[in-house]
Amino acid sequence: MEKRIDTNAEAGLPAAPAIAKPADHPRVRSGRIGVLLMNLGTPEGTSYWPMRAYLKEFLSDRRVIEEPRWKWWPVLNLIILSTRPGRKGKDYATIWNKERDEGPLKTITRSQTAQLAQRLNAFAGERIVFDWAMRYGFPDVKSRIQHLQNEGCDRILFVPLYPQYAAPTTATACDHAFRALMEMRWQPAVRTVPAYHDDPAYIGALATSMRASLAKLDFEPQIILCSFHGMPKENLLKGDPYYCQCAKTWRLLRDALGLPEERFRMTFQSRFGPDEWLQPYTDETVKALAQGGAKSLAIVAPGFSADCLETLEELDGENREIFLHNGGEKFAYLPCLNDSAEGIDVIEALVRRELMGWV
Ligand SMILES: C=CC1=C(C)c2cc3[nH]c(cc4nc(cc5[nH]c(cc1n2)c(C)c5CCC(=O)O)C(CCC(=O)O)=C4C)c(C)c3C=C
Ligand SMILES: [Fe+2]
Ligand SMILES: [Fe+2]
Repeated sequence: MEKRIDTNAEAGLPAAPAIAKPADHPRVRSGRIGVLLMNLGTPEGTSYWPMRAYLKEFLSDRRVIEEPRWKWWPVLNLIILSTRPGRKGKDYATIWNKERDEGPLKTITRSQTAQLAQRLNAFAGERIVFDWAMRYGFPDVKSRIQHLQNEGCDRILFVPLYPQYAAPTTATACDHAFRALMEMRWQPAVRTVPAYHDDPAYIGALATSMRASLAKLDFEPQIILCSFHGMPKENLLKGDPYYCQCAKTWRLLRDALGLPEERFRMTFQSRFGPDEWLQPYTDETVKALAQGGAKSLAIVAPGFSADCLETLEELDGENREIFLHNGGEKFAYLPCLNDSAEGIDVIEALVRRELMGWV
């Protein structure tokens, strides 16, 4: 057998100089995994300036508004940002969590994170660090990624809480996280959780939650609308899979609940601007149903992982009023999965699956 040479001396080479770490070398922690839940974001307050800052950041995002800058800049800065902050601030005030002085999206995302951490602590203990961030506003993605790295996370799982993929939501959340990584000397390894629009855990949780909400009503709705946040039709034509994923969620949920198409209908809400958005529109459908003689209606919004302005104010507020003012008699809004046990079951299933190989 050949003799192994282990040292420079044995090889007849001069000793290598000792490499000393400088005394001020930053302390580096590693070996942990970060799980970062991400949602859209919400203003810091309901008055003009915080509303304006939030809307400006949101509506300046090229993933949200794809118009060329030279065309969009004057519309946004001279028209939209002079009137919308005041109007939308009043809407936010109707759903504001006054105890914590924040929008419900923040309260719910914080609670989802805490409950997820509690469930998974037994599985991975101190090894996983859980945190949450918002794409627009605070807590911002960059500072939470930095926090996770300071905590010793050299791997991070990004969890955009959008069941259906859309460039204006999922992609911009990931873009933003990647932009933060671009500035880091020592980047963590990263993974992103894919859309879960047809995940059996998600469909099952929605069906269970809807059955429980319906059982609490003192009436059986003639029709249930399955309302998703809208998007310009142009985005669909350019290849965004959002519409098709919404339609699949709707079909799977309809099958899980055993409802016929006439009783469980898909619609799209929150139209913005003059262009055509995905149809049929929720508000027009609600009005037509009431005027056509429907007396009872329920609305559910499976595309939102947490209740927010678009569900609490727009669906439960505006659309309730539209229905009741046009001849409808009974209206119910069925809540999102939020931080319910079923809601956390979904997030836990996604996170456990996507952490495979890391834990
Ligand atoms: C103007 C273009 C917009 C697109 C495209 C869009 C897509 C989109 N949005 C969500 C989820 C949410 N949107 C929310 C609020 C909201 N959305 C837009 C505009 C677009 N959204 C605006 C301007 C606002 C702010 C309120 C307003 O001024 O109308 C929210 C609620 C946030 C909260 O604080 O409660 C959510 C959630 C999805 C899923 C989506 C998909 C295509
Ligand atoms: Fe939106
Ligand atoms: Fe809206």
